[in-house]
Amino acid sequence: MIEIEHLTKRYGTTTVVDDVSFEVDEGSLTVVVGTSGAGKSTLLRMINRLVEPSAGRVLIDGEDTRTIPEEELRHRIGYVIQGYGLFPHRNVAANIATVPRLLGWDRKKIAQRVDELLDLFQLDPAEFAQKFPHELSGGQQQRVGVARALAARPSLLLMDEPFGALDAVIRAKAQDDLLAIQRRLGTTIVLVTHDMNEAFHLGDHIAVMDQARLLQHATPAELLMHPADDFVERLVGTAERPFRLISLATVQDALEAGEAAGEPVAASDNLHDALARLIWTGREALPVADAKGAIVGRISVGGILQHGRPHP
Ligand SMILES: Nc1ncnc2c1ncn2[C@@H]1O[C@H](COP(=O)(O)OP(=O)(O)OP(=O)(O)O)[C@@H](O)[C@H]1O
Repeated sequence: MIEIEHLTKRYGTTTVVDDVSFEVDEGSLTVVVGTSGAGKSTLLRMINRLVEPSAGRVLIDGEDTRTIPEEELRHRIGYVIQGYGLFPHRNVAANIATVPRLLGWDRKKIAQRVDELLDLFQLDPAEFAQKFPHELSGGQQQRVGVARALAARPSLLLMDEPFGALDAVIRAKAQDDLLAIQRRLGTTIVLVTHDMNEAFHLGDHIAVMDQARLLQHATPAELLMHPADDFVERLVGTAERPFRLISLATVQDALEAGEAAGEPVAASDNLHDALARLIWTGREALPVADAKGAIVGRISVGGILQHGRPHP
């Protein structure tokens, strides 16, 4: 668990992060959102002490980061930035191997780990290991950046606008890949973005910052139902609320008994995608299939609408 306690950063008389506290559960993903200049990046960099806090502290599994030597801290905390920061004169394998090498892993173990990560990120080792960053697409560079940050199995991964440079299609794929990898590896992640869609798609918790202060730290559903103030409400997007709410629930959550005609939707799909299918096919209801393809019931427009408004 990561405990952020009263973190504060001042530059001269200006406070850019003001008394921010929240906790990040093991294996969860917290998204920090807010307007430009709110202090998101500074907050993130205080977690791995790239920026030294003026006050407050960070505990990782109960251990105060000030008691951990900086070098060790950087090895234990992966860090991914926009632009990925890959070393241009090192090939993909050498880039991914950076921290394991610094930690003195033997060559065989490093080679195994590099291949394992390339596989995980769907980059064929035979094709990609020897390539240099300039020979990769933006999406491929992004994956190598994340693979490098995960190489030494860090207990925490910090990501600052990691998908900022990607176009919309690649970005959506990169977000889904990150969620899949996080589920598989159980990595604890803190990610900074100014994209609310990204925040709602990825976050188990969302921390909203404005003008150096943390306005609200809550689950996506809490943020939608009970925004702490007008600023949070506007940021969440009043008109978007029902659509964001139904994106958070799955077809399984609104499953009804009975039959329907048409192509089945998957029980694991979110209700937003299911509603889109219903509208597109002009149907009131569609059958629902489980992971094995067996029909388990149906989903209806009326059933979905129940999930798009506050519960009494
Ligand atoms: N080294 C520094 N010296 C002085 N001021 C700084 C320094 N680093 C950041 N700031 C100021 O702190 C404030 C917060 O910056 P920060 O980069 O943390 O914001 P942000 O929320 O990440 O913004 P963005 O979304 O635009 O990246 C800004 O006003 C910035 O100018």
